[in-house]
Amino acid sequence: MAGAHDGAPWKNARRQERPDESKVNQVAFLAIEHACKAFGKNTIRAVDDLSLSVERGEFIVFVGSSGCGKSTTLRLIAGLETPDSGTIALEGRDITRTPPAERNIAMVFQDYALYPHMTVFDNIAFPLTVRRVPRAERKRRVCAVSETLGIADILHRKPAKLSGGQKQRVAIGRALVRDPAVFLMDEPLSNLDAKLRAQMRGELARLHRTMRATIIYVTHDQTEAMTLASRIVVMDQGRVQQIGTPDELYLRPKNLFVAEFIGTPSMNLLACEVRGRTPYLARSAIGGGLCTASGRQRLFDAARLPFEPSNLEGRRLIAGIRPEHAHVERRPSETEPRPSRGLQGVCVRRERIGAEMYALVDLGGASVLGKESSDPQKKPRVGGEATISLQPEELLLFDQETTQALGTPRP
Ligand SMILES: Nc1ncnc2c1ncn2[C@@H]1O[C@H](COP(=O)(O)OP(=O)(O)OP(=O)(O)O)[C@@H](O)[C@H]1O
Repeated sequence: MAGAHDGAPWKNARRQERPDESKVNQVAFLAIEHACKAFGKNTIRAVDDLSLSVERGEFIVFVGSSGCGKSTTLRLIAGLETPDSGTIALEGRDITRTPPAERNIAMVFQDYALYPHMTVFDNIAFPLTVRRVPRAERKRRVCAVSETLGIADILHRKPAKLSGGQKQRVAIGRALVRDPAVFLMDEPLSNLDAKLRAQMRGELARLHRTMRATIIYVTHDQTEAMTLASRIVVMDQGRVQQIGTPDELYLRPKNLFVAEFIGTPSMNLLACEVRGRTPYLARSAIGGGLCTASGRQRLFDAARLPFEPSNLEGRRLIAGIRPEHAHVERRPSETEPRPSRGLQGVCVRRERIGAEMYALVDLGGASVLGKESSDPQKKPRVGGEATISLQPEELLLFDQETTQALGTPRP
């Protein structure tokens, strides 16, 4: 069964316009302005006009599909790559062309990059050794960092004798010991198993809180992004799609890419068309409403839409519905007439996601994943008819052509 957004026509829709992050704060702690980077003769930019202001103590998380430019952005900040155009400033100082060693920025890599022939102590102390920090001071700082990270008892070991989680802590310790202005972390937890990952996630959150560190972090893991970030940057094809708090991205995605990318399970997306005799979907619109692609079912009366009336007549839209906002019940009796409210379909699958049961309902041409009723009498049956009820204020609308979110939800 195809999902609501499988093979969706809007996938090929015109790329969204550039989000307005161009007005970056000149006095921001870290300010990236209009950074562009292409590799070799490639005309497609790995990073395309990226602007971002980071305040001291923020935890910024970059997410986006593979190859969208997350690591390149981190490498530009670290100085491992130089932008083709644009600038990077740290604490008001232009560092666009400053060598990495002179930036006061530490990077933690996915593969830890530990020196195998050195002990844990020497690995952590390495940045101090190359800076010729006196021996006693080195020892003091390595001991303090290893206490914080809970690895004080393994300082004599070599990396080959460490678990994945321990190696990760050593890599973080090596970054911490420098006391840098900014920490860059490129998927630092991706080589750990699920349990250790959750534990290290908690530790990173604690470190960030206690040290008030400024962290810029890349991950594929939504839970990491949603739980750690003060703000998330969503990228696609080198371009920033939206920058916002986890709540802002979840509740008010600016475009279809963000709507689909953020949230697990992902948002249901249904193609709609506006029908009505008047050009405005207002309270007085007769027969106005949003219809699913099959054209048979009405999502809402125009009057119940959570948006200010706008000129929607004839526009092709996408309705976005979070699975937890679609409430699925079995039809009480298949001999009774169908209820007039809600979407009608056939339950094709049931699945447990965490503590809740969800049902996939086929609407004929599209399908919606929704949360099952908690009433055992109302649980849908696979193969049986089901009703999906929605609250209009939880509906998001997007223009199918531009992929941009529509309207401003009413307060
Ligand atoms: N040194 C390089 N030479 C040539 N192309 C590169 C180089 N580094 C990155 N690229 C290309 O730039 C684009 C962005 O790569 P980048 O590693 O920044 O993406 P990413 O979002 O971090 O991906 P992933 O999530 O898979 O790590 C990709 O198309 C990649 O192939």
